[in-house]
Amino acid sequence: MKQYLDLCQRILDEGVWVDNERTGKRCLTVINADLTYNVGAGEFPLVTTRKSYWKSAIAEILGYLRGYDNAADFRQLGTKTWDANANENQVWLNNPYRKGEDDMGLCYGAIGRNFPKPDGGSIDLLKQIVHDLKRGVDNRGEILTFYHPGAFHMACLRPCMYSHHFSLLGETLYLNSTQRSCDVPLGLNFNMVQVYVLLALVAQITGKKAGYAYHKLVNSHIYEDQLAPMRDVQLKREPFEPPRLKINPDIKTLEDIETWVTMDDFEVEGYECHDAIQYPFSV
Ligand SMILES: Nc1nc(=O)c2c([nH]1)NC[C@@H]1CN(c3ccc(C(=O)N[C@@H](CCC(=O)O)C(=O)O)cc3)CN21
Ligand SMILES: O=c1ccn([C@H]2C[C@H](O)[C@@H](COP(=O)(O)O)O2)c(=O)[nH]1
Repeated sequence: MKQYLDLCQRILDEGVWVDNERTGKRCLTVINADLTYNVGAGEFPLVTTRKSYWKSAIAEILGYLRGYDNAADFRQLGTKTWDANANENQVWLNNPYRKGEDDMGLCYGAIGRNFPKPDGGSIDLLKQIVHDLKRGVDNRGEILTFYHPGAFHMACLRPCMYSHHFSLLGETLYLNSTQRSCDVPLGLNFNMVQVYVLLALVAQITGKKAGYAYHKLVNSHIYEDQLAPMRDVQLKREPFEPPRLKINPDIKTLEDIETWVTMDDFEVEGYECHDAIQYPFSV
């Protein structure tokens, strides 16, 4: 939590105003931040200085792992966070590749679970990684990437947290996740939870011990209309002790994740937080 608040404060202190063409808004921006989560010790990075919708965050990452490309599937899992990008951005609504209501196009898991090969066919990156890690193999390239510039014109948005690189040291599993663009008041709240859960879940289904997750942010920003509540409300609050996340131990395989897992398989214990803050969302 301290890492998060320090980054917010750093943006206020050192941030530079940058115009963003896609959203038509200005963002106070810093470049490069590194966050670390001790997943092995159960240090769940849930924001406590406002109410954080952790179920929504976990539903998102679960949808990516399943390869979903449709906001309706995300809603069924428990999050509405893709509704606006799928249905309210005029550039995407005009895109001939959009397959209709709720379609997100070729992004996130739709790429990572079905990565197109130049010589034909595709690769399921996640399946390959899980297969390797389960046998104790780390080929130094166990990378789940959602980044495919050749598909950007067929998606509602480019992936923000676009690469997840797993590593084994003995029986301990590590994760390095990279994010190119970060909406600190809204997106990062979710992304910290997602990096933690991704390492915890993949460790669980491969029979490894979770170690550290390292989360790199390249462009971190606060949109101009989010600045006042961040500066005058959220950063004035004292954080509470972090809560704990419990994951159903019956989740044992990738197939479990793909088929029966729901938000009921996740529980947060001891979550004490300040009141909700509604930050404006830029589509
Ligand atoms: N501008 C922008 N910021 C983002 O963080 C973001 C995007 N766009 N587009 C793609 C996804 C969608 N994500 C989202 C979308 C909405 C919320 C949001 O509205 N959060 C509220 C309420 C959440 C809820 O009720 O479930 C929050 O207070 O956290 C968060 C992340 C993260 N991503
Ligand atoms: O997981 C996510 C997804 C999106 N974001 C934010 C970062 C930016 O504010 C927008 C994406 O806009 P681009 O113009 O494509 O950079 O969404 C996030 O923080 N986390």
